[in-house]
Amino acid sequence: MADWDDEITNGGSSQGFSGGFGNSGLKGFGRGTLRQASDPSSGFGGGGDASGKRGYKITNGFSNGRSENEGKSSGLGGFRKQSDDQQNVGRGFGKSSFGGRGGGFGQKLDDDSATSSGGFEGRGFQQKSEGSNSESSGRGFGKKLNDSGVAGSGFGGGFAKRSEDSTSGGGGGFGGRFGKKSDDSISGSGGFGRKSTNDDSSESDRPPRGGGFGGGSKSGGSACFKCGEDGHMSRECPNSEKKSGCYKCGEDGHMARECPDSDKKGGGGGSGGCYKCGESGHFAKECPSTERKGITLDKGREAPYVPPAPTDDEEEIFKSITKGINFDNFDKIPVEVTGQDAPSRINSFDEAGLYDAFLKNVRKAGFEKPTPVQKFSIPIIMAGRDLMACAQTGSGKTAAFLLPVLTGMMKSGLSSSQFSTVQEPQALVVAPTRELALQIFMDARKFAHGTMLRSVVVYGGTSVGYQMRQLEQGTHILVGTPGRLLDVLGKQKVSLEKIKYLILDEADRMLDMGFGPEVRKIVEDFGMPPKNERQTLMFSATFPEEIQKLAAEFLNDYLFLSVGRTGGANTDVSQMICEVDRQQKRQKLCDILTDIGSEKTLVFVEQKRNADFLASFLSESGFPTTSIHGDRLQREREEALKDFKTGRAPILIATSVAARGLDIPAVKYVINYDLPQTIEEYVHRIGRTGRCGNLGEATSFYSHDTDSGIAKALVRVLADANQDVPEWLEKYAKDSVSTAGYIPLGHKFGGKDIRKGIPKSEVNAGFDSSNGFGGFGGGLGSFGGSSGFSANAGGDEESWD
Ligand SMILES: Nc1ncnc2c1ncn2[C@@H]1O[C@H](COP(=O)(O)OP(=O)(O)OP(=O)(O)O)[C@@H](O)[C@H]1O
Repeated sequence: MADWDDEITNGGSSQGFSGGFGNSGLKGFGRGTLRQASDPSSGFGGGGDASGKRGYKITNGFSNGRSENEGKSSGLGGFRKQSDDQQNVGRGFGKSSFGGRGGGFGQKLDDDSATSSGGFEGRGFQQKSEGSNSESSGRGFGKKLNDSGVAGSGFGGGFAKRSEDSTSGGGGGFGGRFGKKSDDSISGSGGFGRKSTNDDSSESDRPPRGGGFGGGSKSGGSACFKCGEDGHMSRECPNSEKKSGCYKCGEDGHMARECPDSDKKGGGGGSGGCYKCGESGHFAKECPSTERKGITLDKGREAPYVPPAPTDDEEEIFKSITKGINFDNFDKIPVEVTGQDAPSRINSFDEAGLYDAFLKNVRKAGFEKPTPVQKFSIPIIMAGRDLMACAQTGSGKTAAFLLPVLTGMMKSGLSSSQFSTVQEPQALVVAPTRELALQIFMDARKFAHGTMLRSVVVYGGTSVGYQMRQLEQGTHILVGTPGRLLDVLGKQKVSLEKIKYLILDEADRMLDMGFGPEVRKIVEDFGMPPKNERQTLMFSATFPEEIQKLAAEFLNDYLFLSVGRTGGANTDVSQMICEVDRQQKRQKLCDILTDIGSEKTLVFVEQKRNADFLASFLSESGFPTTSIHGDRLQREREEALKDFKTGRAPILIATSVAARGLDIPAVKYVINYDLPQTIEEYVHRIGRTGRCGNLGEATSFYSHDTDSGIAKALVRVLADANQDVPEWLEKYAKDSVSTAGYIPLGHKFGGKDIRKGIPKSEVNAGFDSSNGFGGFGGGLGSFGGSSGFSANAGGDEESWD
């Protein structure tokens, strides 16, 4: 079977050929069958006709047929289609060729060769190819023709292909605008991805291209664009109240003319742009960019992304956030360790017993003294104990597990695994998002700089081949996202049999319903030693009680470390909640951004499409903005993050993919344009600012109709972090039912380890209530109960890696 990505060429003119479900010219699903002209037949993918003959009937099956007539316009048979004796007939579920119009999903013909009218309103479920005398482009599932030979509307352009000649604009798209009509022959529609050309002599190695997943036309419309029904114009629409939002994407808050989705959903696909760089204005052969980039139209088939090689520049490697004015206040945060025989904390890196080279690298990174989570975790891990550690965002948890793990690996001796057929890493770090996995890998690389210890990262959205080659070059510590780790493990080039350290970063997220099954598979199905023969370490700023119960299954006689209140917000972030009507959010955001000026600001939204919408709206309004979410290509995600980090785009619109773990220097503000569904997510989001003793500000828009479920938990978090709690929010909280992770009053500080009767091994006496921690122990309750089982509900909500 031919590959879906292959270029399409039309068959010979003297032979009948047909589309099938897919294409013309060749065989296979997705292609038509080339048949002898005398072999009219049918079938799925089959079809054919009699060359040079008119007036015969084809009753094809699920396929195409073609009658040829004097070298021009012929039509196709189609899905139970009967052609008549005119030229220019023939429709198909599949395709047409030679200047005739495209097939249609049940198109009706008439006798006039120059005209046709819509049957089931349509032509070309897939494609139409063009001959020299053709006048229009590919059509779609529900396209209708009018009697002037131009294309009518379409539910979408053709499903599959884009045909091209000198003027035609290209294939259909799966989702062209309903009821829309193209008014000239050059307007293109989208295209699911293929392009057909009558000339196969050039660019035959092109990846699929064409319009977007949603085709559409420029203008016109045979049906009312408001309600989609025929028989009236939009201005007379009796159903106008049905749709208040954008008629292109259905979203509230903007008009169609401002719609950022218009390219995708409404039209103009097929203009294509250069397939190398994705920009319009030139063809690939003239492309000034030598680098071939991924094709965004079809994520399954973009050129595999090979991430840039990590820098070897020492200055770059050791660059990190400069500690802020509240760094020393970390020592005043109460710390508690529960569990049997906890080792004593360290007070300096010198007494930690770190491997020498790592100690030097710690200094190079500018770490003068350990943070509390480091003071306690390092000796616990060095003593070989399992650990569940909870400490506020931005307080140095990554180094808290990396430094002792790397030291343990060095001390027990590294085997040289370069070019071994099967790699046997000693440490495995699993993280929920690609960017976080990459960041942990960069940190491991930083601390191991100058040693033979090799870290490798694997994460989705990148070339598997590239990552396999990285693995082959030697892997002592493997960092990855669950999905890609499973892929790689499935290839049997990595064995987990030698794992000594299993680390789950953002462990509560790794064990919830979203990732739990995958993590369990990694731990249980690939030969990893059982929990009493490995060390298991879990870190997060939040640890809901339900998750602690699940986590216990993976842990062996573990210690529980809490720095500050489990699940509490970083007290270096000042939090403000504004009640904002949903319709006013955009204006409010603009006002805030105007006040902020050029400081780096991270704006969180709940939905991916809203991230794109806001990013383009803000960019057009003069705020340099980029976006990151799960529907962007990995290359785009990394570029967005880079642009944000460097300040090229000081505003980043993000979904939850950026909520956890990301350590971006100098983020001054976080704005929750939409509040999240769980309080844990809120705590992580606002923790992107105020890191490492720096101060930050978080503003959240609260709309009672959508956010009442988080009101109670929000009040608790604000109160615990000594923030002002607005009266209106308290009122709402009293009246609302919490769905966002809240346990009723009565849980005092120290009650966070869910195990009963476990000894308290150490309490940090340095706690000073004058420093903003006065809320602890005050009976405000704790956070832990949670709907943090936040397997995303689907739709446009973010689903992670
Ligand atoms: N001892 C230290 N001295 C100075 N800077 C440090 C120290 N430890 C960590 N940092 C810096 O603090 C920043 C935050 O660290 P890290 O990303 O590990 O926080 P985290 O607790 O894992 O946060 P999150 O909960 O958001 O994942 C990083 O830039 C890191 O380099």
